[in-house]
Amino acid sequence: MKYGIIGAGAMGYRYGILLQENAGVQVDFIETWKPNIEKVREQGGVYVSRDHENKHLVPINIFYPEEYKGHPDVWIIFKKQMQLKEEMKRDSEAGIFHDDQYVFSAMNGMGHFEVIEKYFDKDKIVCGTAMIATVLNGPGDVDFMGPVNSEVMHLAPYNNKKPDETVKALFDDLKAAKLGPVVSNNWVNMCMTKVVFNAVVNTLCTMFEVQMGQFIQYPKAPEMARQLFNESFDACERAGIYMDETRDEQVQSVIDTCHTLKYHYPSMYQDFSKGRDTEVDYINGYIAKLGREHDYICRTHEFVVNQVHLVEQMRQFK
Ligand SMILES: NC(=O)C1=CN([C@@H]2O[C@H](COP(=O)(O)OP(=O)(O)OC[C@H]3O[C@@H](n4cnc5c(N)ncnc54)[C@H](OP(=O)(O)O)[C@@H]3O)[C@@H](O)[C@H]2O)C=CC1
Ligand SMILES: CC(C)(CO)C(=O)C(=O)O
Repeated sequence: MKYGIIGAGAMGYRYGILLQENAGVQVDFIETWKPNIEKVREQGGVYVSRDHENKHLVPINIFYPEEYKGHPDVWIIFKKQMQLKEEMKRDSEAGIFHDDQYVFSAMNGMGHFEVIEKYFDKDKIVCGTAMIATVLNGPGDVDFMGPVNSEVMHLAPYNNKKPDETVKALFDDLKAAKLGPVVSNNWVNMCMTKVVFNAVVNTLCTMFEVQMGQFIQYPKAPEMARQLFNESFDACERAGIYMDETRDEQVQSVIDTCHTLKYHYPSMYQDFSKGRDTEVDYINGYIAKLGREHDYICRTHEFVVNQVHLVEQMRQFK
């Protein structure tokens, strides 16, 4: 199949480049961030490294939405939550979306599928999560963190039906790309399993400006994780959401993943350290809102959301 990547950032590059190199499929990138697109055109592609090594130039096709004339079978969307509405509006006005197209996204947080469903048939939306660490060093320069074949991701149709032929073909291409796809049967449970993980790792590493491997060296890190997971699970269970992992498995997943991806600064820190807003409202904030809607107060998540906004605001005094 042919793919169009919306958002040539860290994860957009990761998916697009692995699809074009390992699965041998055609990939076009749609980007609205001018310095990135101009840099790629000037240097003739994107510089790709893995764990800071083997930096090499990979030629890619990259377009502003308004100049794009292609017709991919599947769009893959990787924007930050707060950028998505504007991106979809601009892409739609540029006329790049077509009724026959499928769309996949493995963005962190919750809220993006409500935006995406305004532009695509609900039966053609595929939800995803990615336990894949990637850093955008700057325009046209991406670093794939973690060893080859360490990539793991999940996908589930938005209609929770069995995968149709296109979803199966997408799965095959993701597998050939070595992105480690696993099919789930309930998109909300799958997405929340990742949201509650990010609500621990992304948020705490960002507040303390540390890599995942540094965070997990603190002996009480698993205890802090458990406190946040307990609130997340209590809120989710009241909302009828049952995660794909137990509380114990989630704590273990934090320990294991922090060791595997020890040099990674989570994507939330990458925004924070560059002076941008973070996705905390779509992660811890989403869990806290879900709790309130079901008569349960996630006191720690609510506090943590305020802490992250506090550190965001305090950057002006540094
Ligand atoms: N990175 C990761 O390891 C993972 C990320 N995700 C999720 O995937 C989605 C996409 O994230 P990700 O690919 O990390 O984000 P991006 O790398 O795409 O960054 C998003 C945007 O931030 C701005 N930007 C990025 N780098 C710079 C820079 N050096 N200087 C100035 N501006 C910059 C640009 O927009 P602008 O100029 O408009 O600000 C860019 O389009 C998110 O939902 C994220 O949570 C999920 C799993 C792992
Ligand atoms: C790589 C991972 C899983 C780390 O929490 C992530 O989702 C991120 O960096 O945003």
